[in-house]
Amino acid sequence: MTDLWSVDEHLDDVLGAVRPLAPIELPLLDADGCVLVEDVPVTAPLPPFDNSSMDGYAVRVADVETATEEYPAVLRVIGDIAAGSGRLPAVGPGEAARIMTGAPMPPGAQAVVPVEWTDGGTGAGPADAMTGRDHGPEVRVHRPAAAGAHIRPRGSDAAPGTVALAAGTVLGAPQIGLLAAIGRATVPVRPRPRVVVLSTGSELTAPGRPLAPGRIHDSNGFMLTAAARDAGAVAYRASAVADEPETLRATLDDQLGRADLIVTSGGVSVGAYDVVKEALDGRAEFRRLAMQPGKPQGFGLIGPARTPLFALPGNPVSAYVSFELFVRPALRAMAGHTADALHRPRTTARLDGDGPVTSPAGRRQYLRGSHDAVRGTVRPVGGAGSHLVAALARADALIEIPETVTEVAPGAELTVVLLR
Ligand SMILES: Nc1nc2c(c(=O)[nH]1)N[C@H]1C(S)=C(S)[C@@H](COP(=O)(O)OP(=O)(O)OC[C@H]3O[C@@H](n4cnc5c(N)ncnc54)[C@H](O)[C@@H]3O)O[C@H]1N2
Ligand code: MOO
Repeated sequence: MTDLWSVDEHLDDVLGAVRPLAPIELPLLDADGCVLVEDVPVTAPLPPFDNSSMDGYAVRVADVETATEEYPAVLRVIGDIAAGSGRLPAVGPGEAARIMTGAPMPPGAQAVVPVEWTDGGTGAGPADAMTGRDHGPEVRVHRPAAAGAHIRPRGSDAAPGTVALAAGTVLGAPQIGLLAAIGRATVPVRPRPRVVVLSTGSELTAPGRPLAPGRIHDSNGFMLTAAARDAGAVAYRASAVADEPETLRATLDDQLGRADLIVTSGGVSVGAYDVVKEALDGRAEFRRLAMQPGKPQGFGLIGPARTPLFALPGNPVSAYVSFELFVRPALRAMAGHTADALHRPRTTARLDGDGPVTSPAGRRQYLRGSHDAVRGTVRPVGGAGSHLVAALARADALIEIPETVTEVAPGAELTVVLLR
């Protein structure tokens, strides 16, 4: 019996072998979820001009200094300034300009009084909205306004010469909004890795097709493609390949050109038809890990571009757990995420359940679990069998049982990998 590799050794080897993808300039929406590779400077002030934060009237402070509802300041309305206005009337003493939220401040004005602090030009009591386009000739202002009141100064959000977003930032909706606001149409980022997922096994039939005797549906292909997308990749599922090394070799060579990373499942154990092992003999290394599920693993850098290839075990739970522990961090490293952001979050939780759980000596076990964040507990879902896809679908966590532990009693603290 050959020595087993530890989970950590395998992960170190995998992460030591993959490299971040070369950066490319992408349009903003294509860069969503990607990691920025350069600082993005602010080149023009944001907002670009002083503008109003309220619908109301642009006024001179001295004109409204003593204004009350009983003794309003009566100002001559000289015009209307909508957001986007290019021509601005100058506001002189005793004058006001109607102004809308986001509209540029006109010369001469020092503050904005919201329409609710005026009669809105109606001559009646306090207004609750601006009237239509036909404004009255004058407005009664009921309250004073300090200089700068309800004005958003030019450059107050982002000033030229500062950094809008630093290299290493992961772009999400607010960051993309900022980039658009400062006028950037494209940004240099690491692209999403392109992943091809390939199932192997002569027993596999695509979902939607009836099953002939002895056959099963290809669930790994769909599950792993979804997992790769969840990890931030652009992933495609190739049609399942039968247990013929030549066909698999040809399919892999064909897919290499369109993939930054390849994931296969099945055919890595000790069976007579372990096709991946046979097809990749000498091109990938096959190991047995001190882990359950996920004992047999293959990994290599193949083809002219030395494309990372993960040959995962065929049992569905083994394939999924292996993906989460090894492929997901590799994909995130390729996408430029930092070491602290490669893995699923982990926490500790107390084991909940009717009795103890057992684990084989010398193997790190990952049981499927249901995590209760409020109570700080985790409960096993289904058994340890690596074919149990229904239980996997009900789980939201992996319960990690260390290599040295063979039995865990309810109430014991364990590490939990959070899957959602
Ligand atoms: N004599 C031994 N037998 C096995 C060992 C061992 O050490 N000695 N290891 C077991 C472990 S652990 C695992 S894990 C599996 C790994 O086997 P393979 O990677 O070679 O996978 P297959 O034999 O092709 O399939 C295993 C199992 O999974 C089902 N499968 C495969 N692909 C898919 C798919 N795309 N969708 C759904 N289900 C799939 C397949 O039908 C088998 O039931 O080997 C153990 N055996
Ligand atoms: O290690 Mo296998 O991956 O348990 O089922």
